[in-house]
Amino acid sequence: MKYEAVIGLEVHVQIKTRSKMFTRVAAGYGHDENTLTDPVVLALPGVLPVLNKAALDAIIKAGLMIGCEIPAVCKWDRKNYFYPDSPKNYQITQYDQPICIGGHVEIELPGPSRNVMGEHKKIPVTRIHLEEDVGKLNHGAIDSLVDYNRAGTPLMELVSEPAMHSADEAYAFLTSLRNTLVYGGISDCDMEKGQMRCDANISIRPIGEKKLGTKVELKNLNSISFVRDGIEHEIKRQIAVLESGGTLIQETRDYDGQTGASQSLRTKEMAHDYRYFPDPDLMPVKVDAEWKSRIQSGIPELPFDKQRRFQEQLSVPFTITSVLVPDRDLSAYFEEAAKLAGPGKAQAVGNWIVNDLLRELGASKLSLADSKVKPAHIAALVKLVDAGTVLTSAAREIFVEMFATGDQPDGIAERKGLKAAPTDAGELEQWCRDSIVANPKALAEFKSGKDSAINAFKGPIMKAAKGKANPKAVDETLRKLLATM
Ligand SMILES: Nc1ncnc2c1ncn2[C@@H]1O[C@H](COP(=O)(O)OP(=O)(O)OP(=O)(O)O)[C@@H](O)[C@H]1O
Ligand SMILES: [Mg+2]
Ligand SMILES: [Mg+2]
Repeated sequence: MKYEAVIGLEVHVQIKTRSKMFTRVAAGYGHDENTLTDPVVLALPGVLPVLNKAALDAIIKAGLMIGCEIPAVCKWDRKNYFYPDSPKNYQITQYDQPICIGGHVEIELPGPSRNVMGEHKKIPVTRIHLEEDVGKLNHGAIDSLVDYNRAGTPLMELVSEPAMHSADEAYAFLTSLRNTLVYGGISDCDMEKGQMRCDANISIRPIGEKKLGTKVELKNLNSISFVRDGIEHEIKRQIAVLESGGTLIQETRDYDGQTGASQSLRTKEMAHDYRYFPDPDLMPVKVDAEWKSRIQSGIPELPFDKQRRFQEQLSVPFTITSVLVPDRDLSAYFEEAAKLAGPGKAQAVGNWIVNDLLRELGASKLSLADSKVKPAHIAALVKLVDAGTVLTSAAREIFVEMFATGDQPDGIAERKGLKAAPTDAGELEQWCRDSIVANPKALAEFKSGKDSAINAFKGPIMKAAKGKANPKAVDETLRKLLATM
């Protein structure tokens, strides 16, 4: 039998705020254990939670970026469970009235090759709500120590519809969501630091079947690649169970990204009863039109919209946009350089950034902000090449020097003798004439309308000029002569 996989994701993302969700103590990563705590985080008797408005702003922003509806009122609930990572014995979350409903994440599937853009799809989102993160248990040989630094950090949970059908789609979903949230400044989404975490719900059903199959929830998928591997592994496991005549049970499984194996953590019968109820210490929150429009006005262009604009309006190919666009700062750098370079030069600018600038930054382990090469340098270099003042090969050398010194390209070209020699017009005309006469075939082709035949004359001219002739002057002189022949 042929099966179809059905996948829904639950994604937890830490919101980048200065303080925690319900108290003013700082939120942060990498501090000494239990230094980011206070009576509220530790749930000492008599404390009351106070909402962090910046966290609400961030979630509303995330929701508006992916087209969610923001209901007029959302409320807070207690999810009760007993575990040492939560000193209160409950987590404050949103149960039946979350802050965002609906929306979708646009995804891009892998193309037929790396140079070709793949299919785009919109994956529907069920909801986004806000809750507080829990502490962390550090397991030693004989005991476990608890660190409450993470406890109380604002955490968004985005739940997707069961609408993905392959591990690739889930991978694309997480990549796109991460790019979007980073663009919005909502989170850095660093999975290694636990800023983004994902549970994957997976079921299979015979192709054509409408009813959903029994779902298995995979936990502890701590990189986007592990999510993809884990889902692939789980789909195969489920098919094998059914093919061998077994039945699937609803359970939570733990996937080990290192070994590629999974094991059952708990089944449905053992599922927690969280006894949700409205938190009596927190009022529901009204989100009015003014609040929404204030957030709406600060929303950046989405990554895929930016990519389409670069491709369609600036004629920059996918191979370049796919490198630029995931990085908001790099995209802004590119746009500034393209603007300075003038119309029609965006592709050349993109090439310098994606090939030369990124190579030099990588080799020197510098960040874009540290680069001595600014957008104006790139634009100036593109103009020099375009005017024929320097040849492309010389421009590469200039770039490396520019990166090391931050000097302007024109000065470097001058200093290093890299400018195309100002050729004597009479001499150039003679070389052009010689080259045309030596290649009657190309001449005939050119005259019959094949414009590109002109290129056949250029090699010998450059050779005669020892590579230093101005390509623009060569082209112009050739055309002038050819017009008379
Ligand atoms: N049969 C199914 N096959 C695959 N995915 C499913 C199926 N049924 C539901 N899902 C997905 O499972 C997820 C359920 O997440 P949700 O947070 O609503 O509930 P939960 O996992 O029971 O709760 P908790 O937050 O406590 O883990 C959603 O992403 C949904 O799309
Ligand atoms: Mg959930
Ligand atoms: Mg779940």
